[in-house]
Amino acid sequence: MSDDSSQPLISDGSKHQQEEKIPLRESLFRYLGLLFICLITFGSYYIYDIPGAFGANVLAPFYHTSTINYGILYSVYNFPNMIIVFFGGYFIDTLFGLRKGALIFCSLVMAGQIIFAISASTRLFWLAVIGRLIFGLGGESLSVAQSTFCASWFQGRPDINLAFAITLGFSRIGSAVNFKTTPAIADHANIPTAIWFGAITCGISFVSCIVLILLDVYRGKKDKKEAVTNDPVKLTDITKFSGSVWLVCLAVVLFYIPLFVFVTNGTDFIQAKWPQISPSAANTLVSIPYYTAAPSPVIGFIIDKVGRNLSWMTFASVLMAVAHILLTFSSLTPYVAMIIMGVGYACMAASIWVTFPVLVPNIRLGTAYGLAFACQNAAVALTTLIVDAILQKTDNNWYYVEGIFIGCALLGIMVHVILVLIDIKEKRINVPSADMKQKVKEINKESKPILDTSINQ
Ligand SMILES: C[C@H](NC(=O)[C@@H](N)CCCCN)C(=O)O
Repeated sequence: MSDDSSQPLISDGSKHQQEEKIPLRESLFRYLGLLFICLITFGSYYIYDIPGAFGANVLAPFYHTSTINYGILYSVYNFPNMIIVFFGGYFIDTLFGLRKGALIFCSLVMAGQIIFAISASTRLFWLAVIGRLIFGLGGESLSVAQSTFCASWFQGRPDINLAFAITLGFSRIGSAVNFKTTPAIADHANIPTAIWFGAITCGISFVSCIVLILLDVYRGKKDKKEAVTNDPVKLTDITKFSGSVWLVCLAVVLFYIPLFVFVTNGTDFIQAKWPQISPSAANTLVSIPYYTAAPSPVIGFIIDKVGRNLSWMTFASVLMAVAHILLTFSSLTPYVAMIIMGVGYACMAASIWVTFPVLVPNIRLGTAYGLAFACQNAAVALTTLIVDAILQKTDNNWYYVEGIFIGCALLGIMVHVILVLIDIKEKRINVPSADMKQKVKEINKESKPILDTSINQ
């Protein structure tokens, strides 16, 4: 084995980037890859909120079912993903490899949406539930594959935060576009056509996935060093993850509860507190954080320059707490709080996901992202149930619910402070970008390579 091969997953091209200028051709190639990395989840982000774009009052009568059953279209996605997404990430690292895994998950997303569309054409609610379930089997794991692709294509480069932020901005454009196009298509044509249109977006993602795989094969040949390791990934490896990995997972949970659960349920809160705001304006208001995620690449670009991801994450948690405190205790227009929340989301999303490649070697990156997404899904699904129960029991007293959101945000700040204290010693994720990149190289050098290239293919 040559000395050279002892640099798993770190490409020659990226080895000396700190000292050398990256050739334009190389950057163009990475950004071409990034375009397809973005596109693979465009469909899944677009279709996720198709039921939400119609709302229970439209979709339930369409399927001749109750508004309570409507919620099943979301829970069959979220609940299985408390576990499935973890195995999705683990299988990426072990059984499937990144490329095959992405293709399988993309196929599940498309198949699920086609079944959902058939259910709309036949008005069979049980078929809609099956479609959403199959979508869920692939949807979250596809996001794990996307993060893993992004980490491996941009690792060691000075623009990794930007790359992650671009994928998020692009995906969230998918979510936002759905809220506009789905009702518009249904108005001009009908509900099944709007849902079939979702299947087309998944088709675009599927084709993009194939193109990405071809590009990744080319990149593999070019970089020559792909996940070559004699250090097999085991399920029990998660017990060896450092405390910081678990704390970052906790930070994910504590940030995304007051975000995702609020966005899904917040319309009623806005209307209860500001009755003068119309239902459609309230809908737009709560989805402001998703719109503000679109310019998150600008924040990613800045983080690339200054580094110190942990400080950005802490700042984002503070903004989340401020936003919910304003929503709850002030009569200031809710637009201010929602924009603050959106800026917080853009900062968090551009900084937190990039910390995993610094804390976990590449060969376990899928498992780590899977773990984080599984914790996030479990927390969001359980909190949604708790919120529903509290609202029912207290006759829609939103103060209790907001108490949960504020509590999560404040705990999130504490977790970040603990991470900062740990990092003063470890110097991994609250350091300038160049030092962070050096840490990524070091953590990957620790893996011992052999000539088995089956994993990650
Ligand atoms: C980047 C982050 N991703 C997630 O939270 C994933 N769980 C995928 C969510 C897909 C939408 N249902 C994000 O979107 O902020």
